Amino acid sequence: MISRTVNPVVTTPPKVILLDIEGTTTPVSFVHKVLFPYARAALPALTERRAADSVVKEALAETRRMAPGVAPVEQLMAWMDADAKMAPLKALQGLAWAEGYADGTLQATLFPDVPPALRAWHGRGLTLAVYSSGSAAAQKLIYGHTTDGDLTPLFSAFLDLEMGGKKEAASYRTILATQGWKADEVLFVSDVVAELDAASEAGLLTCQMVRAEDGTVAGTAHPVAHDMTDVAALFALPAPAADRS
Ligand SMILES: CSCCC(=O)C(=O)COP(=O)(O)O
Ligand SMILES: [Mg+2]
Repeated sequence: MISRTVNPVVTTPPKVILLDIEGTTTPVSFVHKVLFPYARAALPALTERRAADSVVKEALAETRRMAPGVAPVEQLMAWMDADAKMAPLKALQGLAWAEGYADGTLQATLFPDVPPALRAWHGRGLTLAVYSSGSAAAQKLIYGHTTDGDLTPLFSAFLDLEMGGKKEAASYRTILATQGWKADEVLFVSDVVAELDAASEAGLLTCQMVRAEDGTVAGTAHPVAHDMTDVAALFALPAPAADRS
């Protein structure tokens, strides 16, 4: 284990920890090498087999509206190639992953420091929430099927692109308004600087997660953490190890 000294940036801890998923709580490789290829392989057959499903119908209709004149499945594949965070794609990926988790093909890998931190912070009365481009349904699947068991009861909210894009300050204002949170009591943790810039513009506290495994490049505008123990030290939160039983 690497020993580091991390200097606090606040003395009053935030009341809400809002967490990105990819690159923050799960390795980028899990999303890009496991989840995305699974969805890519499953989507053509799934959209035919479940054509009467309301989520499929709505997602295909929205895809047609967004890309008129292109076959929807072709458009979905193009969005996947570009890693475009488009709501209809995210809804369909969520359906595909639900099948994979249900039959045991998929299990979610979190960074090992994440479950103890979530448990410690939840146990000390902090509000935990997710904000990811993945659909809320897909977020619940990830946290419901981790190698550490079902962690969904630790979270109060699963927020997705219905709040708006993660690089827009307005999305964070919408989150504050819908959840009834005060901006300066919320800490947003993400690996993507543009997301943190937007959250900071809306008044949230921010922390960049820089994971060595993901090759994340540290920016200069936000406090940097390498794991959840660093986040705890920076923001005066309970140390994960102290609450481990
Ligand atoms: C929640 S499911 C997998 C994540 C995903 O689909 C994605 O696009 C990653 O988005 P994030 O906002 O968590 O970086
Ligand atoms: Mg991320």
